[in-house]
Amino acid sequence: MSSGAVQVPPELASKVSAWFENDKNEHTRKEITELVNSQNWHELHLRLDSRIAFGTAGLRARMEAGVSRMNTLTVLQASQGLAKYLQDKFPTNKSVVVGHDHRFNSKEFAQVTIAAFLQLGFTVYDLCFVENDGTQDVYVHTPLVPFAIDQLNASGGVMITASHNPKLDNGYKVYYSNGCQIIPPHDRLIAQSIDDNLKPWDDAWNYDSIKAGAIASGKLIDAKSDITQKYVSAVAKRLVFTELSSTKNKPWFVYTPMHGVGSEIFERIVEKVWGLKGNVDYLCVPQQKNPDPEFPTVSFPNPEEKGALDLAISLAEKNDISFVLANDPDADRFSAAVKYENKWKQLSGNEIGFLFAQQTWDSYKQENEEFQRANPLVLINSTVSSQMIKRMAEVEGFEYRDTLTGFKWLGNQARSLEKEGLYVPFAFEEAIGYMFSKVVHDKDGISAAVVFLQMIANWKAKGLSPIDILRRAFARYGYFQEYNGYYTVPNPTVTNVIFGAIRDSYRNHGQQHPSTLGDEFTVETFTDLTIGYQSDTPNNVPRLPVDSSSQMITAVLRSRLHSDDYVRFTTRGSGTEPKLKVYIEAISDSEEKARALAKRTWDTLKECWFKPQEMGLTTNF
Ligand SMILES: O=P(O)(O)O[C@H]1O[C@H](CO)[C@@H](O)[C@H]1O
Ligand SMILES: [Mg+2]
Repeated sequence: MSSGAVQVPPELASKVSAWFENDKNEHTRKEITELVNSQNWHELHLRLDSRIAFGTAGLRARMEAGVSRMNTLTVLQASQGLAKYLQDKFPTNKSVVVGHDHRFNSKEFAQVTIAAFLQLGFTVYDLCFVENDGTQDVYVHTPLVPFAIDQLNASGGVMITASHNPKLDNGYKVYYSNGCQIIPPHDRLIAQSIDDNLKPWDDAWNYDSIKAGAIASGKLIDAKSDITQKYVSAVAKRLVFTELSSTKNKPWFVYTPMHGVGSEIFERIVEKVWGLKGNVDYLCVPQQKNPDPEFPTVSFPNPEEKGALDLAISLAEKNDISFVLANDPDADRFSAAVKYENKWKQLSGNEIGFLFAQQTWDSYKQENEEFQRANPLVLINSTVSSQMIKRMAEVEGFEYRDTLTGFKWLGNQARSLEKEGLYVPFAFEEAIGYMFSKVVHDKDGISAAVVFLQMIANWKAKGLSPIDILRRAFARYGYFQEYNGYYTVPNPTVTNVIFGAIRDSYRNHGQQHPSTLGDEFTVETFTDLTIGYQSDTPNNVPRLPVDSSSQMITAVLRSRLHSDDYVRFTTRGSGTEPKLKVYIEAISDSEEKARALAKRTWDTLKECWFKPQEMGLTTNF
């Protein structure tokens, strides 16, 4: 093909012309035109060779032109495929929920999504409906989508958000009729349906005219106010167990929504439930309070990143406050920092998860015997999260299960355990995600904040801090210490090369897995969920689902220095960012020893497996 005077290489030509045939967005058309004109074939290959795929949290990528990126065309195509799929699955209940956050293009992406569903005759519950586009901004926090699906008995839902990713990214989270994110085989089948529906339907780009008709026929429904009210009542009714008395003009915690959508719903809930008021009972970080897609005060809008809570902590410090609560920008995750013995400590996702688990167990114990018999307790977390709740379950006598990374797995696991008659009130993952299934079967940063505030109040009444609770738990369940970190990879191929080299290092010696690691460790168990091998199961069949398209190895190591000490670690390629993640948890008979052991494991893996310099990896850990 030729575009003006430029001759496009044959292997790219049909991809470029398909783009121009389908895309009607002038910005993204221009981007591809410019890449063609500047003969940037390398970039065009990156943009056009492979279609954006469902990862840990749905579709997520940088917003730019190309089938591998987030743009109006790929969102439209994903929506057409999804709409067809849901129509096939639920022919008599064609209804979906759509919401979006405050990121660049989120509203436009929601509009093409809605247009696709309306064209197939779906009823669309729009959580961000606006009367006159452009004059008003309406956003929702991510958990409102699964909540609305449950309330409305919808067949699915879409949330446009890239959560805590950099500002130029966006994403497309897909929920199924059970209010959980999609897992196999749905992701694969939806991907197939997308491929079968790439050509934009006739009215794909005509949102405004479709909208008018759909409002008139009752197919497009403004749902935010009704659903939000129900959400607030559900949280108040199902998750509130403690009175929080209003403090007399003395704020006692700081809250930040990290430039995202959290403050509107957070303020409303704490006011409705306890009468707490901003600037009176708590402070909200003023620079981060309003939704802002530029995320101006943080380099990464992720409460997990170092420094993300600095503004909140300094506000707390100035006002003699010792608790900071934070949501990520779409308010589905939750973080907390506490001042203890005059030092600020941000709790890790695992520590917060353990504290919630402890709270869950304490409340469960207060239920009568009849309730407990009818509702056997199970707590779940992702397999890369702390195993301390597994130990807790063994000691206290309840059930524990683990899943793969991400709430798509945790939510669905909870649903299926509930079907078996088990009681799964809480689940977590180390990436500061917490689910309270009485409200939604997905993580929810607002529910988490509501529960945590009550825990703080109860601890304070007893003169305790969360650190004291954790220390008591270590004494009872063992000293679990993590060293979680990641390497930034230049591109995902490098992750595959590294894992290939790791496998070669023992397979070339005829072993199915390594027997030692560095000088210190012997390998006790070894699981490779990419190739489907587990050393300690019948026929070496892994317990968790195998996925050959994502890299993941887990092992348990015993230290030769102290035979009671052991470490469990997982390393995997991220499904949302160009990262190779390493999750390490060491168990010893003191906090210090466990911490040191976890760090030695990081160093050993770095030297024996990851070789960052050789592989072009960078890390701040
Ligand atoms: O580790 P990746 O695949 O990037 O997924 C991350 O994204 C999810 C949070 O949005 C968490 O599950 C976290 O682990
Ligand atoms: Mg999020």
